[in-house]
Amino acid sequence: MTEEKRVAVVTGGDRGIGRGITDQLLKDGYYVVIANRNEEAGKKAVEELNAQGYEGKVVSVAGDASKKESHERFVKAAVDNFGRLDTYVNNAGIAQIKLLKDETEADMDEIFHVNVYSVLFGMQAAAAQFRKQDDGDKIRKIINASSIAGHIAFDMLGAYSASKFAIRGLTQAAAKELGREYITVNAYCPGIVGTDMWDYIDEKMVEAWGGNKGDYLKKYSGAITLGRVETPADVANYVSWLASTKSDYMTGQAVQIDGGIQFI
Ligand SMILES: NC(=O)C1=CN([C@@H]2O[C@H](COP(=O)(O)OP(=O)(O)OC[C@H]3O[C@@H](n4cnc5c(N)ncnc54)[C@H](O)[C@@H]3O)[C@@H](O)[C@H]2O)C=CC1
Ligand SMILES: CC(=O)C(C)=O
Repeated sequence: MTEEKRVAVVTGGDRGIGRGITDQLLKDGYYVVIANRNEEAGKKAVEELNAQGYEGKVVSVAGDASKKESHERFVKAAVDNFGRLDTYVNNAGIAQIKLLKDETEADMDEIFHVNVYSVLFGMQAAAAQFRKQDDGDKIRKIINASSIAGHIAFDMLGAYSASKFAIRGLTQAAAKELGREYITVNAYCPGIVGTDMWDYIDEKMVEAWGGNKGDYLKKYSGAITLGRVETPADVANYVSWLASTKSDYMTGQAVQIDGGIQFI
């Protein structure tokens, strides 16, 4: 029996959680487009993956995910290289470490453009492609990055938390709008994941509150029931399920995959 070809776009798929998702989807048999604002990092990730035996199954495309036209190019890269699109992972995001009293209009514009508008534009571009494909009742998937901070806000991460609450709202509304078109929309909500993003958060918290490098990662990860910092692979294992047919009957959900930090 021939395996059906499945193609995914992963924004920010070159590093951190996105890279974990890229690696896992390739292992699952997906063809993957790494879509990222940093062209060199995208190319380097593809070279590494080619060396691991994935040549011809992974490409990169550069673009700023906060712009609508970038997502149209990300989708085009999937279709031009691999012929179709099955799964769109809106993973790219940034953090901002500031008290709300210090947030500027420019800060809010930046974080909402990168973390929220990007997800809306990604969903629009993916759904437009899904409509062009003759897929019958096959379920196509949109998967968005929220956070545990999208369920309960963190201080110093107020704007970031608001942006991740917004992802839950967009995910629910899109699930309702797209369900009858055989498109599911879900979100993943990681906890404290050891990536460049947490290095940045820790560094900025040290600047604001004092202490030494690593102190705040240690403090926040102290709340993890399973007793260790989350890895990109922990998140990717869940996204792998969301991207598989096993999750076909789930839509509109934003599940916390956090090692047991928040029990809501
Ligand atoms: N690290 C953590 O503890 C958690 C992370 N998350 C979310 O998971 C996602 C991935 O986070 P990490 O891997 O930790 O971050 P990271 O900083 O390691 O990687 C972020 C990726 O997004 C890309 N990116 C950022 N802005 C972009 C833009 N405008 N256009 C295109 N690409 C852009 C970066 O180049 C990079 O590839 C983010 O949405 C983040 O908010 C959620 C919960 C916890
Ligand atoms: C970065 C982030 O979402 C958390 C909760 O650490």
